[in-house]
Amino acid sequence: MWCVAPGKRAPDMVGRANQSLKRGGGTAKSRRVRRIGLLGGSFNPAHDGHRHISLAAIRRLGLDEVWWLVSPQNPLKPVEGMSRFEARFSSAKRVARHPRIRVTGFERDMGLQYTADTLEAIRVRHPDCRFVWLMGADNLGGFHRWERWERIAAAMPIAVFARPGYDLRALAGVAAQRFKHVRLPECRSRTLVKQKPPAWVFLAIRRHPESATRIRQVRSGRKTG
Ligand SMILES: Nc1ncnc2c1ncn2[C@@H]1O[C@H](COP(=O)(O)OP(=O)(O)OP(=O)(O)O)[C@@H](O)[C@H]1O
Ligand SMILES: O=C(O)c1ccc[n+]([C@@H]2O[C@H](COP(=O)([O-])O)[C@@H](O)[C@H]2O)c1
Repeated sequence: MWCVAPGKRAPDMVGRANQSLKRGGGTAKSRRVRRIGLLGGSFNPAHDGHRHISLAAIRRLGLDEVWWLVSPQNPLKPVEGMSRFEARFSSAKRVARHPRIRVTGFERDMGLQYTADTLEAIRVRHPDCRFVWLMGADNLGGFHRWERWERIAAAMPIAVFARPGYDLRALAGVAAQRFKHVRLPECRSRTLVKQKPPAWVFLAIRRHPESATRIRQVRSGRKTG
């Protein structure tokens, strides 16, 4: 598994993927495909809401691991107010604290910014894994503004997590409507990882109120107050 620390260049990813394919001793047939959830985020900073949806994803989707992809810069968010990558990466490492959550700088190390490109690169480098894209309901609401969003939906199944204040609008939004015919009922969420994309599920998990915006507001209030 790659997990590149900030400041270091990514090692030869294909070589690594090949190495991990060789590990374990079993025959290619006997090795089980790993099921991985990908949580892309600004993590400006990371917080317990990220951890909450990651653990829910492991449990509800039957995943082996969740990989946090710390974004160098969300193309739709202003650069102003975005902390340095290293600070956001460190906050993610501090918050993750779980053996099945990995924090990665994949996009920064590969020089990628758009999710469509990231998913393509990850799938090429990890042919031994099945992936699910994870996101909160707020991101589903604006998903149709992402670069090549329909390609993203065609690349891997998507799990959307309930978030206070966003669910109804997201489910009535452009992306949810465009793909309503391939929405799985929640009771089939464990089969999502095996579905041929496009396929998605909305998970009405216990809603977690935390947001990075709130944390930044509290911090800036402390500085000025
Ligand atoms: N409390 C939460 N409940 C559900 N999903 C969440 C929650 N917090 C973050 N997410 C999801 O995690 C991913 C990364 O989120 P991000 O790092 O942007 O945090 P954020 O709290 O949404 O940040 P900001 O307030 O700066 O927009 C996104 O898909 C987002 O929807
Ligand atoms: O590719 C895009 O056009 C795009 C537009 C908006 C957001 N994203 C990705 O969505 C993920 C969540 O972003 P954020 O800032 O809400 O945490 C993160 O991986 C971003 O790179 C991607």
